[in-house]
Amino acid sequence: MTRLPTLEEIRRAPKVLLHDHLDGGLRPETIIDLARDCGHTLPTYDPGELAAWFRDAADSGSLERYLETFSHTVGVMQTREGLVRVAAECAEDLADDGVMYAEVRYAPEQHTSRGLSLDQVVEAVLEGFRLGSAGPDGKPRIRVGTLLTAMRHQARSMEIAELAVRYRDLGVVGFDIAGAEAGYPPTRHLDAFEYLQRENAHFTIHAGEGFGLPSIWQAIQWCGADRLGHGVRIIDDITVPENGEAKLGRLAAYVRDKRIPLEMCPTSNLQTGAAPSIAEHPIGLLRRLHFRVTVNTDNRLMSDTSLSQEFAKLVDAFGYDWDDLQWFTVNAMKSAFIPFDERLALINGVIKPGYAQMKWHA
Ligand SMILES: O=c1[nH]cnc2c1ncn2[C@H]1C[C@H](O)[C@@H](CO)O1
Ligand SMILES: [Zn+2]
Repeated sequence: MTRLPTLEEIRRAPKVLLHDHLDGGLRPETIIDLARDCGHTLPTYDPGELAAWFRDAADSGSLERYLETFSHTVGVMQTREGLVRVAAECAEDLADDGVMYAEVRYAPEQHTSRGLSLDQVVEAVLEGFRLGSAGPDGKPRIRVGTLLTAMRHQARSMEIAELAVRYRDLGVVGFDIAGAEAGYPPTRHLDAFEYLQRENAHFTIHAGEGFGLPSIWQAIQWCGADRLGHGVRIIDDITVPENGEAKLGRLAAYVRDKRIPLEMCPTSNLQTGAAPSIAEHPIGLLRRLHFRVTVNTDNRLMSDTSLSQEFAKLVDAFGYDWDDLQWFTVNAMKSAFIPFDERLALINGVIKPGYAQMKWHA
């Protein structure tokens, strides 16, 4: 039997990350530094204890309670210097984990409480990604695209959609909505999605995480989402008889037939109660049924994780080998919001040779 990939090996393999929140991935030391600078009060000022506090507080079984922890990260991301630093460290941390392409998202409207304009927020984050992506020789170690998120309980989605279009040639590659899902259907923001479609712009929608099929259906059939953030609850439209073939309802069949990418975030789903365990996570069935599944981190700080660790947990639970990990990675690259020729060049020039090397050494 061939040996399964180890965490160390997975770290060295080229990876693609489509769903990672900037305000969910800060280094604990940075939160403490920035909190001291701006007078924000934290639950503790010890980096180890703070890391544990985020993990435990986010481990609540409810999306709403999970989201409360962001007050401490968003709270210290209100100045240009703070945003540049957080974005630069994010790019460094992802590159250190072997991520070669990432789309990192955040909500600009949450970073204006100390007087920054939306444009200033976007420019600071772009500058941070530029600085953090460069290796010691000045050549980029990672490519980072930005997704601008609008908060679904607020009413600023049109403004944020316009901001995404304004910065589309400067590093912003798409748009998203996030926040509590129950009670805030994506159709609340239909005007923003219709505007983005008229502008030929890309967007993903958090759907099917804290709420079920109606949210996924609206995101795709009313709003025209290119991808689904999480989408785990699509499982509610699939029945698997004891000894028979899985049967897909019309929505699940549509998602699979149209190759709609699912941005799955296993550990985050355990924390918010969207899945009971990694072994029982719908990703196992969805991968078997050839949905376009991708693997993501969501919030590295709150979930105490990295993309390599998410892969390692899946290897452990489902016995995935290098072919499976390459399949997830190619799926993610195919689903990225950058131009087709650039995606293809990365698949053929980086991902396939990278995994061939990993398999050779296995
Ligand atoms: O998994 C999530 N579901 C819904 N909203 C989320 C999730 N993770 C983070 N967010 C929210 C909290 C952040 O402040 C916001 C922008 O990144 O997005
Ligand atoms: Zn998310």
